[in-house]
Amino acid sequence: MSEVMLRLSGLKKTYKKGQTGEVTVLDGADLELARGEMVALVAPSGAGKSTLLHIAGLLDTPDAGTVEIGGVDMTGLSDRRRTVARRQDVGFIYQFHHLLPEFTACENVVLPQLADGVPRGEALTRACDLLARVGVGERADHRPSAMSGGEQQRVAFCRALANEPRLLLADEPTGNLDPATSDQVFDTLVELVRGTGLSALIATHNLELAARMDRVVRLDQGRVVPG
Ligand SMILES: Nc1ncnc2c1ncn2[C@@H]1O[C@H](COP(=O)(O)OP(=O)(O)OP(=O)(O)O)[C@@H](O)[C@H]1O
Repeated sequence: MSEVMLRLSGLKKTYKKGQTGEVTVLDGADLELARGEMVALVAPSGAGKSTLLHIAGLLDTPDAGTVEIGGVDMTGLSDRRRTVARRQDVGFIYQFHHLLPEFTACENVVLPQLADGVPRGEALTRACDLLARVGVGERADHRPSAMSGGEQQRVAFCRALANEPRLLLADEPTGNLDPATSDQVFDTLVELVRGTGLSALIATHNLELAARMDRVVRLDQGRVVPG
């Protein structure tokens, strides 16, 4: 049997709405991702994709249920250990790049590695290699504001992969780009993930892009169901 890289079991999450109301977004959500598997998460706006990704990426905690990454239950970890696990095991990509504006593309990819204790020379080599792989090697010394939206997002992919995570989570990773650029940048993401053997869960509204994944799942009334 293939190794399970991410296992979400019985996740529940309810938010308060206003003074008295509440909205249940996840209601017993289960999902398993095998090593190297790429899965698309498709659901209408407001169905809870971001909530599921944030919980899987240890950015938020569920009201009930567990998150296992690489066979380790992350649910009961202290804040400090969760932060370390998040930095080492999970790469997260948002719809908007969220690069640090005052740093160059290269520095944006180097910084998370330094935070993880990687020596500067090694971090630089890895950053250059990643940037070249996604086709922005020539732009390494530019700040994000001097790059196109597609280039910025490619740099964000490199930053997410900088610490060699085991799991990649992406929330509408090309949702901010025009359709032609979105296609190209999505191709780059797929190549990058396939080349590293990562497991990836990618939320997208785009059914054509979703069809390129190994599997599609949907969120339906707080549960994960086949797409
Ligand atoms: N911190 C919060 N407090 C209260 N309600 C929240 C909070 N975060 C999300 N919600 C609500 O939970 C529901 C699911 O939100 P979520 O962002 O997970 O959906 P989504 O599927 O990612 O939507 P989109 O595609 O528009 O980003 C929405 O109704 C949202 O208003």
